[in-house]
Amino acid sequence: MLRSLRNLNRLFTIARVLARHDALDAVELPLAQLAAKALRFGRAASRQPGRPGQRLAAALVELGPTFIKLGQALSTRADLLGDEMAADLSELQDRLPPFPAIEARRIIEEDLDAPIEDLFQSFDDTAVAAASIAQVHRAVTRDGEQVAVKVLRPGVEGAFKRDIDLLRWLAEWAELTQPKLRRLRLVESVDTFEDSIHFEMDLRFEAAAAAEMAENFVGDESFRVPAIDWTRTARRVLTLEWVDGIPVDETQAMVEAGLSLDDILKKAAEAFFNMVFRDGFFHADMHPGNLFVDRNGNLVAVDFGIMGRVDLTTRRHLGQMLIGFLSGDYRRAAEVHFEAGWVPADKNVDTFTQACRSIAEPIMGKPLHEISIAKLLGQLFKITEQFAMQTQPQLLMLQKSMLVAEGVGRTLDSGVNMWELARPLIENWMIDNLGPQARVKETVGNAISTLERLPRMLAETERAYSTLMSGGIKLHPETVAAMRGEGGRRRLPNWVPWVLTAVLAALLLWK
Ligand SMILES: Nc1ncnc2c1ncn2[C@@H]1O[C@H](COP(=O)(O)OP(=O)(O)OP(=O)(O)O)[C@@H](O)[C@H]1O
Repeated sequence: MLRSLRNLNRLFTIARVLARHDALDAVELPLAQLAAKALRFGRAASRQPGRPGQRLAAALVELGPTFIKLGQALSTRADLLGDEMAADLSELQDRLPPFPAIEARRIIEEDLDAPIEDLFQSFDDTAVAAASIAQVHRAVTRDGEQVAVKVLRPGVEGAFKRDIDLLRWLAEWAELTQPKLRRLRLVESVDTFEDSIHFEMDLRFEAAAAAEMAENFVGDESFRVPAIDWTRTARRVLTLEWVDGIPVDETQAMVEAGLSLDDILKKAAEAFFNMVFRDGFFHADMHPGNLFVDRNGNLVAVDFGIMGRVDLTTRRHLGQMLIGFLSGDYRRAAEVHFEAGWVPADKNVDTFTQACRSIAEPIMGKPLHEISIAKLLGQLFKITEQFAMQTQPQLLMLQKSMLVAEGVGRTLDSGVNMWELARPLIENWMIDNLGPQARVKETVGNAISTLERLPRMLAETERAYSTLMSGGIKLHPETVAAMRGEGGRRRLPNWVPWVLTAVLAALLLWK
């Protein structure tokens, strides 16, 4: 009850802010439309300038950190919001006025348990940058090292907890009252969103991500991660080596420094595809403000708050799918979706092949430098929705990161195709990971791990058997309906009930 009242109160504030920015219309939910009308009632209809997405972005900034992050997360969902709104939200700048340096100093002293003078020789009170979750100060340590000190925004954790509770409450309510929204798995999406922000709120996680990425690139001079100062790092404070570089979009400055843009571009493409395919661990926020070029023309990345992971199986599927698209083998590109289980098996592979061709031909038919793999993936995710493809948050994140990486590539050379640059890398990776040798290695590995798991599997069978014997298993009504082929769920093949019955009978007789 208290929760409902608190959330209703916050909802009212949110509705007012959205209405002030004329952004309620952008939220395509019946309740929002109703609120829009109610709040406009009695006021002269005054229209704010800009597109609905731009007005929504302005409202989200006013609503604070959680909503800025929510807007950024939603910007990957063109499948839900449409291209224009998603593009407008992706412009959402994560910039806020800095909080006072005295607060930053207090947090540092509390978390590192030492007076600031003992930690740093000098500490610049003017923040280098301030965003919704943290701000960065420049400092020099007692040992004379130039460092960047990232400090969590005061009060951000409490505000986040309150807003997440509201979002979950809304998601539960929407799923309960709007069955057609269930496919979107709103509550689960709120959980995923909470997890990702949760990581961002503990700067030790960011430090760990930076260290992991540094390890992945050991021995590769072309891409570097600043060193972490773990002694000056805690939950709300992250200290890392200061990067003296040129932001990657300042092409004029790079040329003046005698650096080759072609070289930098090649390094950027290689680094990105190595992250995705070789390591399955990628920087998901590599905008030009977070990517520098040092005096030797090597790349240095900062900000490891948002990272993406793709497991080996997904990477293999992704690679096969891309090769399918790039070689015009749409049947293969379509089949991969079924093999990966992204599209349910009861969908028609021919129709899906046709759908793949319909989105790929207009993109792949363009001049090489205009081909965008990120756009292709974006279109693909939109179309797969019609084939009941389950949303894959990691793939959406990857698609957005690819879009940013391609943007960086085009800033360096408007005539480039990042894919062509990285293609040899991906093809080699595919040969290493999908060739006959890799298959043998994998099969042997699987066999060994099955053997290792055998005792546990037997124990589980035993447990399942005794549960059955004590009458402990009851089928959920939805499962029964699905087995009967009701409710639009996937129909199980006819032989399944017979096999199940036979197995049960065998177990009973065996006893
Ligand atoms: N080690 C560093 N050396 C030099 N500049 C840095 C360093 N770390 C961060 N910065 C600067 O501070 C800015 C903000 O840092 P960071 O991106 O880590 O914070 P953030 O709060 O996640 O911001 P955003 O989400 O907008 O990227 C960076 O874009 C960069 O310009």
